Order: sequence, then C-alpha cells, then structure tokens
Amino acid sequence: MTAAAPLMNFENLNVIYNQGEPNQVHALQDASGEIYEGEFISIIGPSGCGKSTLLHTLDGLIRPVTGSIYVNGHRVEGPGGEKAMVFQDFALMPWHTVFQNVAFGLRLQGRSEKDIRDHVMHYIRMVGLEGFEGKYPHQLSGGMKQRVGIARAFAVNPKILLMDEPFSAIDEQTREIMQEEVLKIMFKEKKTVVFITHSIDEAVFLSSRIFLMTVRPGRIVEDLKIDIPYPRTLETKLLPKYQEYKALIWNHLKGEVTRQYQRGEV
Ligand SMILES: Nc1ncnc2c1ncn2[C@@H]1O[C@H](COP(=O)(O)OP(=O)(O)OP(=O)(O)O)[C@@H](O)[C@H]1O
Repeated sequence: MTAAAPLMNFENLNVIYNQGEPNQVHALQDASGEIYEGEFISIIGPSGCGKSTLLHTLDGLIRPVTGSIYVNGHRVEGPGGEKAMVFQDFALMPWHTVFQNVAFGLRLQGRSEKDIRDHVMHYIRMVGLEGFEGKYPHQLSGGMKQRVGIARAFAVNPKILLMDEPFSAIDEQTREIMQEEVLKIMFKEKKTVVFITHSIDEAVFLSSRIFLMTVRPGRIVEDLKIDIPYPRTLETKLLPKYQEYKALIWNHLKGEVTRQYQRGEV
C-alpha cells in the first residue's frame, strides 16, 4: 500500500491560539508524521485535544507557530490544490442550493457546464441526495447537510481528503453506507484520507493507521498500524485482532480522559 516517498509529510507542528494573550492555548505540540498514497489515517484523541487543529493545519487553514507541511515535496501554503476538506460544521453556503454548493469548487476549476452537471449529480447520488439538488441548506437536516459537504469535497477530485468527523450528524444506517462508499471511492480513485472520528469502532474499521493523541497540548503519541487487510466486512469486526485494536485504543483514551479529570479540565 505504501509508496517510496510520502504523499504528505509534516514536521514539528506547534499551534498556539491567542499567542501572548492571557487566554493563550497551546493546541498542538510537536506533531510530525508521514502519510502515504492510498492510506486511510484516522486521528483519535480526547475531546478538545487538538484534532481539528491538526487537520486544519494540514490543510493550510491554520498557520503553525513552528513546523511545515509538504505535499509531494511541495510546501503547503494554504487550502486547496491536492486537498479538500469536509468540515465538522458543514460550512455550506446558505444562499446556494445543494447543486450549487457541490458545484462551487468545479466552477473555480473552469470546467464546462455539462461536465459540471455530470460530476455534481454523480456525487449527489453517491451521498443519497438525488431529488434534493434544488433545495437550500436551511431546508435540509443536519445529516443531509453533512452529506452535501462530503459530496462537495469529493467532487473536486482531490488526492487527499481531510475529513473532520464527517459522519457525526448522520444516522447509523446511512453512516454504514457512507463508510462503504468512502472506502470504495478511496480504492477506485486512489484517494488518501485523513479522518477525525470519536468512534473507536469506525476508526479501526476504516483505517490503515491511527494517530493517537494526548490531551492538550495535543501530541501524536502513537502511530498505530491496523494490520487487517481490505476489503473489510462485517466479519472483520469478529476477528480477535479487531477487538484487540479496539481495546488498545479504548485504554489509551481512558488513560487520557482520566488525566484530563485529574487536571480538572472536564
Ligand atoms: N480559534 C481558536 N481560538 C482559541 N482557542 C481555540 C480555537 N480553536 C480551538 N481552540 C482550542 O484549542 C483546543 C483544541 O481544539 P480542537 O478543536 O482542535 O480540538 P478537537 O480535539 O478537535 O476537539 P473536539 O474533539 O471537541 O472536536 C481546545 O482547547 C479549543 O478550545
């Protein structure tokens, strides 16, 4: 699965919000890592540990105090390019319909109207929203809005998908369908995914590797390879190895949340 050179690598990332102010927050500490083409990486850690900060920094949305990020050896200076983000709060444009929201990035790429229409409808179907393309965000449920965000990111055909809890507002059945779809597209179109989730089960089921983070300031303390072949099915969940990975992550999180309690942070 891994290639010789990493698709993305990042070194020594430190992010401090409100630096020098009384409300300064050291959100991310010395984060380094390498991500290879075709990998599915999940980021797991206690609430508020800096997962979104790491993902947004990898996208170039947040400028770290120290450190750098490279995609294919080129330094990341901002969002876009080979990357697309699925935001936790959907970040849809309320004045645009579902179709227009999904089409937004494609219009920026200057494609023909027919190409845009085919592409947009393909991804609207993928997320199960056919028939809703003329609706506005306020006419949709939270889960539907989240699916529009997923379709919009896939439609621009990025090499790297950065997904911030992309299934959190989606009901259980749709979530399983979406998980399968994301894995299918990932293999068919050779995507690389970096994914935040609070679900240990989802992380183990989807990932080739998992970055485990500490409580704030968030550090990547473990880079856990999930050594279970794809395609993964319901039977995968019955493997002793699967249960062992889950237990290992659960114990890590329990230890971290206990530390948070002891520090009086929750
Ligand atoms: N713009 C900001 N200004 C100041 N502090 C911030 C800002 N964004 C995040 N933080 C703080 O930085 C820390 C890390 O936040 P972040 O959202 O990255 O954590 P997270 O692990 O993604 O959280 P969750 O699991 O709750 O989604 C938190 O203490 C948060 O309050």
